[in-house]
Amino acid sequence: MAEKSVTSPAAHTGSKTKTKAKKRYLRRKKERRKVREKQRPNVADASKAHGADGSSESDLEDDQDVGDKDVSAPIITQQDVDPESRPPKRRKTIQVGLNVKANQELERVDEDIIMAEAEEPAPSIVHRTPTPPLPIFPLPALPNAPSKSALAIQGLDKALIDAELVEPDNVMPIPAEGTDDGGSRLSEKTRKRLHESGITELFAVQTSLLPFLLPSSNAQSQLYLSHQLIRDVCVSAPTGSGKTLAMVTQLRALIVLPTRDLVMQVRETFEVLGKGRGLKVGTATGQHSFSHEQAQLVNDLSSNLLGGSSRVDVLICTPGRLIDHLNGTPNFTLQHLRFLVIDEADRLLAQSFQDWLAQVLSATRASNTPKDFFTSQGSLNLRPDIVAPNMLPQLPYPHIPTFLTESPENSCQKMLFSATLTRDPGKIAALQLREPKYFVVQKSKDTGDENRISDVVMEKFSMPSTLQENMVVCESSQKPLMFFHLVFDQNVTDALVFTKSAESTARLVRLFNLFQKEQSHNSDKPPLVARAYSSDLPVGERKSILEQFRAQEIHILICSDLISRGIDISHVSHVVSYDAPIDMRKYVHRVGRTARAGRSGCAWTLVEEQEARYFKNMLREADHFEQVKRLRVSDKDVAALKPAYELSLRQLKDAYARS
Ligand SMILES: Nc1ncnc2c1ncn2[C@@H]1O[C@H](COP(=O)(O)OP(=O)(O)OP(=O)(O)O)[C@@H](O)[C@H]1O
Repeated sequence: MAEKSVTSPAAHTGSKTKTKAKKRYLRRKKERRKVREKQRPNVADASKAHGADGSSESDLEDDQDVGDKDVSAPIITQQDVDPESRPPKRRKTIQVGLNVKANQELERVDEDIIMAEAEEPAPSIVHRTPTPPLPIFPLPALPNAPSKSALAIQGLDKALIDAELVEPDNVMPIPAEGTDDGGSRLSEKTRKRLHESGITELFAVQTSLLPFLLPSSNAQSQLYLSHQLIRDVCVSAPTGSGKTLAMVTQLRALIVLPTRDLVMQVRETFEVLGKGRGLKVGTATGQHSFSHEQAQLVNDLSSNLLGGSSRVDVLICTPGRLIDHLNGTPNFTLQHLRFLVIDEADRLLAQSFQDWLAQVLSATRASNTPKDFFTSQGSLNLRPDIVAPNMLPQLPYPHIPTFLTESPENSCQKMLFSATLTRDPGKIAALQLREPKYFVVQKSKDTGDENRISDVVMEKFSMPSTLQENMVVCESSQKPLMFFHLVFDQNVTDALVFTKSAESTARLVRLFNLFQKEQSHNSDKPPLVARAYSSDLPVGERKSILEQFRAQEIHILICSDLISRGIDISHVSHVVSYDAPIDMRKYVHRVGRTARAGRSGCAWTLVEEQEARYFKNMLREADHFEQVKRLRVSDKDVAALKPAYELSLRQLKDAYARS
């Protein structure tokens, strides 16, 4: 049997069949061992020969053939300490299943190993360093996605991240005249005027902004702050929070607003507060003829004066008309501008109007065209005393002996206001703001400041706390009926009702009047007055309608989005979005026409069934879904109004068919 012919090399080496060469070899080996033993001084020396830790490559080989080691020296190996770490013995592994021939081969290999070992000095103490465990790397895994708010502030303008966050209830009493200004920096005259108008405390936006804008000493109230950096200002505060009063102007101011109605409203505020201060306030909206406005704005239309010749200290205007005057009115100049105020800034910056902003900014800077300094006849064309200091270095007088020649800075301070201030970096960059300081009036949540800023950036707008919001989802054919239900069953009057266009405004007013006539048979209440207000009406008529509404002679003003921004009518107790707004900004401005200056107010949005998903998503994205109450109006609720409604609908159809 093959197994019988297999013998272990150990047995083989001890058998009588040893070859002569082998015997010779073993004899020599014995002799060498004896010589070595004599030479080996002691164990410690041997240890030294193998380094401090006692390990060497030969150690490993020794381990593999312990049986051949000199037993006279004490041998301590790592395996002795930890037998489990001992590598398998090569010899045993090789033995298994080998035939004789293989054995002979193996024997030769063995002998080679033994001879090699014989030449190596045998270590007596072996310290084996355990192989350090391989480092364990974590399994690959997707990193946690950054939060929405963390993403929102990525790459944001540092000025916005550093915004001053103002609590909406941070109010401050306005001290009466004759006392200290209480830190408000308001003059005695202004405090008196404010008290006379019933304003006895400053709202949050005013409490923060006024001390920032108003000089603390007379030294700072000079017209041109040549060497002092003026920081621009961006204000984001809810609707009706008093941003207009925070726009205190001194010296020369230009206030740009998106509509004529807002221009008129701001003018009224200036007239009330500026009374007795000698400030001349002008407006330019296109409401009057161009030549009429020119005569109001400048003293001299015939000559061309580099310093300009203004008749007003403050100009309140729409951007289109402003550009008309910049291009077409001689001596109309913005070089002396100290304040540039852009109200409803997000809307104005979104409109190009002949690139109005670039033209306005360039008009506040020095001209680079020296030819402007000369008349067409070649004579010098300026009165240097009235040229703005920042324009002086451009003059062909290199040696004007004045400190103003020390490269004065442009002293125009820009101020942006809106309840929905733009976060579009491209638009902000176009304004070339100088170290802008942001003020953000927003209710704090428990989540910390970073989240408040990201809320602003993510257009999660802050609403007046006194506003109650509702939505009614209905079929589109039932929408007028739902509106009548609000007015006649829920007493929604003193209301602004927003539709999507001038045309639907006119149509709804007609239907309302027809319905009310039919309904009056069933009611003894005095009729409500409803009127339409849209860009379809002439300016004069619009003005008169707004006055009647302010005087509460009109109870329901059905309007387009023309007056969805900025208009301040204190008694508006309801806002109805008859057509749902298409974006959150529009929603914020519409509902903000009520619940102003701390008063309570109610907003209603009628949402057609097919729009409901979009509208709800819009609210959800702005984190505002929970604040809007969903109301159900059943057939039973409107049953009493239905006959009059159906009749008035038929009448309207006939009326349109006839016209
Ligand atoms: N400190 C105050 N105390 C009492 N009423 C104030 C105060 N400041 C402003 N108001 C009144 O609050 C109302 C709203 O102010 P304002 O029109 O300035 O709001 P706004 O922030 O500009 O709103 P919007 O974003 O809608 O234009 C105005 O009628 C104004 O007279």
